Amino acid sequence: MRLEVRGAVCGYGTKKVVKNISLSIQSGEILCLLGPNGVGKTTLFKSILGFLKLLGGEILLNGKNIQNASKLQLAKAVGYVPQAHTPPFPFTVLDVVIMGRTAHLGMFASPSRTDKEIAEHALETLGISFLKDRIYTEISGGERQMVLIARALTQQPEILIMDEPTSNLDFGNQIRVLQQINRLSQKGLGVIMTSHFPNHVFLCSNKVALMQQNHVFMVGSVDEVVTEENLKSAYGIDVKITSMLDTKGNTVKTCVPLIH
Ligand SMILES: Nc1ncnc2c1ncn2[C@@H]1O[C@H](COP(=O)(O)OP(=O)(O)OP(=O)(O)O)[C@@H](O)[C@H]1O
Repeated sequence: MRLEVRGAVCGYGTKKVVKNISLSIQSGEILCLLGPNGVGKTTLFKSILGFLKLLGGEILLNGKNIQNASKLQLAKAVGYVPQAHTPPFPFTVLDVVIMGRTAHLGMFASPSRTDKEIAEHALETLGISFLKDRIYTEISGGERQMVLIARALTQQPEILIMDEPTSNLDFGNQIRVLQQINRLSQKGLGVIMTSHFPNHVFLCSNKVALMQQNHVFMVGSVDEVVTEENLKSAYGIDVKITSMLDTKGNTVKTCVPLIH
């Protein structure tokens, strides 16, 4: 599966929030979208998901314009993991995960045994089967984030869009979620995610897109895009990028913000 955004202009009504966005992602790739608050990352996601009508350009799935796809077809191909939230009703974790099957159910149909098995398999894949009978409103923010990823996996999408999948997570859970994202991409899933931490790009991305004010947009490899100069331009702070060897002798890059 290949998702391609060509010259997209996205926004609300006549208000253009982002302009001339072009990027592509295919199965097994992880693209991380970086950029300061309010620059338009979520707006771009809403457009890719078909929630917002494009103001210009086009978005193609396997070469076909998504504007010609039904919401159902789009939901089957592209999954979405929103930021963790607390729903008003105390569903069990398994019920929340089964909700990911909605796109596959007929109107008024109840989830089948197969839908339940798919949901249980998603919980297993993420190593959180032990949460299955817990009440979603009573688990931690990190656990909720994992449950939302499981819910998106039951949709069996080929591309997964994740809006700040590590927000609200502690240091350890952030890295565990990134590890899961790496594993999912190794199994063939294409992932587009946002993060507010450039270091996350070094841990789990093949490609990076950097959105800046005044419609400046760049996309490329991690080394091309995540540079001291580009981070200073995007976030307005001085940053040093250094390299070190991990325990296996692999080079790992890290980005350190400087305070004057
Ligand atoms: N429903 C809406 N109607 C009009 N303008 C909106 C709407 N939602 C967001 N915006 C505006 O669009 C711009 C981009 O917002 P968006 O949420 O896409 O940014 P973001 O990069 O995801 O930010 P953050 O990193 O803070 O989550 C902002 O100026 C915001 O005020």
